[in-house]
Amino acid sequence: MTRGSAEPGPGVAQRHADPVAAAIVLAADPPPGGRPGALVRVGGPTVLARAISVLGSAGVPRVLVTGGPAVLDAARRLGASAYVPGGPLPAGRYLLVAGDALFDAETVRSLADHGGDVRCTDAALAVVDAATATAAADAGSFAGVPEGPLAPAAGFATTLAGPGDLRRVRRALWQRYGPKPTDGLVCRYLNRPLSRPVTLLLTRMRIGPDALTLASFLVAVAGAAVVGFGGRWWTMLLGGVLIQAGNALDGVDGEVARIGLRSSRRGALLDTTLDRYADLAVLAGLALAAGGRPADWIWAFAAAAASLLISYINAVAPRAPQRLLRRDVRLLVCALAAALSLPLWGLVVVAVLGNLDALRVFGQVIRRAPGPR
Ligand SMILES: Nc1ccn([C@@H]2O[C@H](COP(=O)(O)OP(=O)(O)O[C@@H]3[C@@H](O)[C@H](O)[C@@H](O)[C@H](O)[C@@H]3O)[C@@H](O)[C@H]2O)c(=O)n1
Ligand SMILES: O=P([O-])([O-])O[C@@H]1[C@@H](O)[C@H](O)[C@@H](O)[C@H](O)[C@@H]1O
Repeated sequence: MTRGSAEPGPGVAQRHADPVAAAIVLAADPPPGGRPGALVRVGGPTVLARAISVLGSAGVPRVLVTGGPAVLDAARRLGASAYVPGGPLPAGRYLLVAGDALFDAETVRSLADHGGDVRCTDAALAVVDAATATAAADAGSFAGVPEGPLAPAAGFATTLAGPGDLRRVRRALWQRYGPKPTDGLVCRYLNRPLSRPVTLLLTRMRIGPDALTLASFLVAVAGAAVVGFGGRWWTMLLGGVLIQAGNALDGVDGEVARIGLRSSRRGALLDTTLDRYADLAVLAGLALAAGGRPADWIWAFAAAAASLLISYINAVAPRAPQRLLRRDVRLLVCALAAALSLPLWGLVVVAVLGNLDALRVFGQVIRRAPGPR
């Protein structure tokens, strides 16, 4: 069973408890001729790499791994340590992790915060005492771990049930890491459904998120050029389709980055910077398609000001009130205006509604900002 949400789920009651001393990943030896579940790649990293990365981000101080030579070699390369059989482990609480379990930090923290022993109902994860942990680590198996008390995963947790289960797990990972809680309506109900199949395909390849950021930028700019220089009704339609494709594809880089645990500050900066240039290119394309007269460029300038200011608000006041003309909406408006051969209307809508929206939000942000003492 899989549970997963971008927000903490019902989870176990958060109680103050002694932190876990370490996590022990019980990575079974591979089946004959097979590969241990821990070394199967899902969405980029191996299951073991995911576990070690998530455990670290959840604040688990140390990760021990049991398993065959290949697993232990991989674990050492990932910064974990091989469990030395024979114990006993020092007194304390330990998080046991099955080698084929996938989970998020929310689930780890929730289990660790649960007072006493607890076992997750959605994947083989359990917080146990030192004696139980020693026995399980020596056996390299979850078999002897008590069945209860039980608690659902507070966030995301599932188990990879063999190579045939990869498709389901990839989809579960997209569900957990693809959409962002801050997604706007167009993004959530139009763009994410469009980017999902592309992301699910790309996570099976070794394409980095930065390359995908550049690709979505180029698609949007290509759409702007076709709109601006095409001059025919069908080039306007094609350009509009490319602009919306670039809009939707702009979510693929982030989805691939989050699913592959490859999000980076550099990528975020590249993404937001190229978005600004793509936005300006699209507006320039519409101005050219409208005739390139002074009035067209004035509308384009006003639309560009709104576009940049709305994004700027997100940068300087991320907790500002919800902005209506966010990029997903603006690019959809531009795409529709191009496809319908109404380029000037696209500029007017973005300029008028965008500047009103920017002034509305800026007004609220400034009113809430502390003044001089
Ligand atoms: N090379 C990269 C690229 C991105 N990241 C990380 O991902 C986020 C960006 O997340 P995402 O790509 O999911 O969404 P984004 O903020 O780009 O918003 C787009 C809108 O621009 C677009 O209009 C809309 O249609 C689309 O659906 C999205 O909402 C980035 O901040 C990084 O944390 C990375 O690490 N490396
Ligand atoms: O929706 P919006 O705020 O105008 O523009 C957004 C930026 O604020 C954000 O930094 C970036 O990651 C998004 O891709 C999008 O470009």
